[in-house]
Amino acid sequence: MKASLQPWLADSWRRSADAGLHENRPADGLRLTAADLDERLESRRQLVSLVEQHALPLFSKLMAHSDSRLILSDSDGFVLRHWGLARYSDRLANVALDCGVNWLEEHKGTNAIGTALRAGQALSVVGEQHYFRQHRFMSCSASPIFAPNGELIGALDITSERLRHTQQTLMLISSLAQQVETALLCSLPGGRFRVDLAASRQLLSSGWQGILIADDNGRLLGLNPMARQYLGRAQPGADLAELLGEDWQRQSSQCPWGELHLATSALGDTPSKKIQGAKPVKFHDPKLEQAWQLARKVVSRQIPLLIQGETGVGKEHFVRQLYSDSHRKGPLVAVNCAALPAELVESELFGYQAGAFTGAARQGYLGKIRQADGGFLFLDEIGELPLAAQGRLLRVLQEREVTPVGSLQAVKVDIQVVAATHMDLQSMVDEGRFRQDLYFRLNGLQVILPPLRQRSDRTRIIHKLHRKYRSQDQGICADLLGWLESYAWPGNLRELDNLMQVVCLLAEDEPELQLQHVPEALLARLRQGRQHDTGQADGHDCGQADGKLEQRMRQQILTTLAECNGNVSACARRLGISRNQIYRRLRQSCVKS
Ligand SMILES: Nc1ncnc2c1ncn2[C@@H]1O[C@H](COP(=O)(O)OP(=O)(O)OP(=O)(O)O)[C@@H](O)[C@H]1O
Repeated sequence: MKASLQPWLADSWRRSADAGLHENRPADGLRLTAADLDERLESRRQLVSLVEQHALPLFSKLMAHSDSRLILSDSDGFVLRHWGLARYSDRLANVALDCGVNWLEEHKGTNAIGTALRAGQALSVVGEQHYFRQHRFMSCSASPIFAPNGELIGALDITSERLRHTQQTLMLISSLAQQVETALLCSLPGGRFRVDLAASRQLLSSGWQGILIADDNGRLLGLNPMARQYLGRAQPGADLAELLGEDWQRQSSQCPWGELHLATSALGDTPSKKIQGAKPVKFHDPKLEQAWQLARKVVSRQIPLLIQGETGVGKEHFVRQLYSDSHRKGPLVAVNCAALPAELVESELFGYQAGAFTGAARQGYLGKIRQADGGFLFLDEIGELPLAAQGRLLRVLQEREVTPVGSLQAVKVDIQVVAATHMDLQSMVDEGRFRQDLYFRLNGLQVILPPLRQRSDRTRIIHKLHRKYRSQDQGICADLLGWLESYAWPGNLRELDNLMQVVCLLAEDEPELQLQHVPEALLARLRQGRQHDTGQADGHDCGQADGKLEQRMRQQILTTLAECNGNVSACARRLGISRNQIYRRLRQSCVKS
């Protein structure tokens, strides 16, 4: 290694040499037995699960098609899990970047995981910067993860073979680790309230806001580093009324700290319900506003609601807004029917009695339906519910009572049922794949949420999501705005949300978002949209522009499919939509797949 190294890198190389390591002769590694690895995984289950929920989706969106893997280690440097395309794991396994292997500097020399754990900061170790010669084909960026009490609990890392890491990769891994830390904070035992605070209202949901968690009595349980910057002297145990003023639950901007803006919500093991002061919901697309008003009426009478719409149009978001708007006091319990293992569907939904089957928990399990008592039961991807469970769900909806697995005793429940799907349930009924009686029962009212390309308020949404992620007062240049407006968004709001998150991160200190801030892979997708742009689509010339966007989207699917050599799964992953959606689109355009 040559001179002019950053101090942390020079220190790390010195430590590696002092540990007696030689760059040409990797020492024997330290690897856990399968049983020891299982034990470590078990005790860090929450961390693994929060990484899967809060870091993996964005990683997958941005990097899963590359030769990169997302790697989680514990604070002792043992790799716990890694995610990414399986075909890239082989070469990394050859250099022991594998579950159970220890990557502390004393075993592996300078490397992103071990050095980030040692230095306590996010850093990239690229190619030649690795101490061992055999590691120099990799680019790695890692960030330490800290628990709410400041304890170091692990490191999150992105490792790539050919992709050379830049400042952008470093910012991405820092942001992913930060999201995991926020999720840990929100999971603090006894946490009842979450207070977001920032110097301006726009910053409140930017991802860079301060966050405080308090218990039932308004006592501070934990806070993130940004909140510590705002409220220097705040310590766990402090009274929120003293810190922020008596009005802290009312989302007041008046507090002893001057200009701080607050947003308070209730926490639970289920999604939170805003306490008060939520603004009335208003959609600026006429079709959507009509759907909203109808849905509100139906929900106030406890009639089941069925929501249809393409992937990512905001079905779940819509349901959460309905729930916040409703007077129901119980929790909102969301069930993703597609993610339930077939053999567990019944016990997950209906609960079970103690000792009902081998492997059942000793104290029994309430089940999602009874957890939702007094609130909302949101059955997402209802089209994926196995037929056997459909029959039992029908009985629950008819009788309004549940019989847990292994019990003969029915229990009354009071639930508002909302189901959602991107599938055509009527066709599934015709094909015998979905019970007609359940379809009728769920379908008290059906609302269809329009895809983003058909919404007349596209431009407004682009600005709204920009405000959500920008960290300062920042505009969008006309060129980029034009590209965003005329793209067909096959992945709908989810795709736009992901893109904004990344672009805002990369243009954090810039006065304006520009095309140069869009990573090349995303830009290529937008460019494809432009190439097929045959006219204006500004959201006002509805019918004609919508037709063109539809056409463009089909074209985009065909182009991506060709790039993926006809592999529908790869194409779906790249576009962030389901395989079924691709087949449906291709059928609609009369293309034989
Ligand atoms: N009205 C909205 N304003 C801002 N962001 C939104 C809105 N609706 C949805 N989103 C964002 O778009 C993304 C997708 O939303 P959501 O999960 O509700 O879609 P969905 O239709 O339920 O998707 P799927 O069919 O895949 O389950 C989320 O990141 C959500 O925050």
